[in-house]
Amino acid sequence: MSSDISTLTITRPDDWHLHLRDGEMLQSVVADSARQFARAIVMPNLTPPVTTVAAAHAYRERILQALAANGISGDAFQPLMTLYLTDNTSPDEINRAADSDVVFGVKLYPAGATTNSDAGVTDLLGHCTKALEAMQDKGLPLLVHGEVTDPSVDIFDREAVFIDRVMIPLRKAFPQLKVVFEHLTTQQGVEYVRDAEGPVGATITAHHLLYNRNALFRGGMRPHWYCLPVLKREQHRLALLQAATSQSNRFFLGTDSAPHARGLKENACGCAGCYTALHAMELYAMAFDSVGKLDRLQAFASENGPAFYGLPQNKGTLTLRREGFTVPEALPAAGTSLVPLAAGESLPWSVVYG
Ligand SMILES: NC(=O)N[C@@H](CC(=O)O)C(=O)O
Ligand SMILES: [Zn+2]
Ligand SMILES: [Zn+2]
Repeated sequence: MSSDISTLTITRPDDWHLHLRDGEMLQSVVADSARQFARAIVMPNLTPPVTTVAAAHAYRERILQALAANGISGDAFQPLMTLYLTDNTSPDEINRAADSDVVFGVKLYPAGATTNSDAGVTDLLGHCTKALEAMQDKGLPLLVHGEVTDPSVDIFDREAVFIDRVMIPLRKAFPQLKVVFEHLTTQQGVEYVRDAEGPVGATITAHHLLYNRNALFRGGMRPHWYCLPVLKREQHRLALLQAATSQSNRFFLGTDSAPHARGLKENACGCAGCYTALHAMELYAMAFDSVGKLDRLQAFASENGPAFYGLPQNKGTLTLRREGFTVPEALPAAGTSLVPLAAGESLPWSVVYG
């Protein structure tokens, strides 16, 4: 179904869900995002997590330093910082965040749901109502890792169950709270976001648009396809692809690029997270082209996110060309290596770098 267009130029895109890490890994990965995106919402799940505006400021400075060390100016790539919500986040901290010009969202990690989430929230409506009220008042979005952590719930159902147990009660209590359902992975999630009343949006990763759960087991166990929320059945991939390429402005680009050193992925208990910052737009173009919807990429990648966050669109452009891009087998990173998603494969589109 793919079209015969051979080049595509869109407004410069943004990544509304990104893990940049810290220290040496930050130095190694930040240029990949800056090459393709003008801005990114930077996730706060460091160790220790970024729970205060002061910590967000300091982390932002380290990102700007890492950009400079990679020869990238502060104007070329803007990190949009987030706070990590805990049971103890005060409304004062939320107000400081909303009044700052560096924090653009507050991230909810249900305690234990994913990488570095041990300090996360144990009971959202029990412990966080004052903070949520302040966020609603100030228009500061809540960014949600939408999975329950109840070990009795099947891992493939944790997003759908989260909608009933957490999302619906949350939005009933705070109907004007801006909420981003991060890295959406299911048909139930798509239907919820599409139909909900009030200010709700969702990010979708390239890997959830391109792959279903078979990718985890193709010819053996493939740790580099393991992320959370885990890849789902084909029916869910198709629902996500339909949503991303639809006329709805509620769905926008968030890579969830999540670097883990090779040895932590290829491990008896491998970490969750796929590295896609290197070739994010190549992957998204491939997904949109697979259903003949390249004309919808601009809205998804460059318009819907800024509109949701109340930010202007970027001024520059990004051009993709129908020319094979071979994904490297590994990248040097943090004194070790990093294996990008789809390593060694050839993708049909490449970003043209000026
Ligand atoms: N997506 C992942 O599988 N991992 C992310 C955490 C997250 O976004 O849940 C990470 O920080 O490694
Ligand atoms: Zn997450
Ligand atoms: Zn993430």
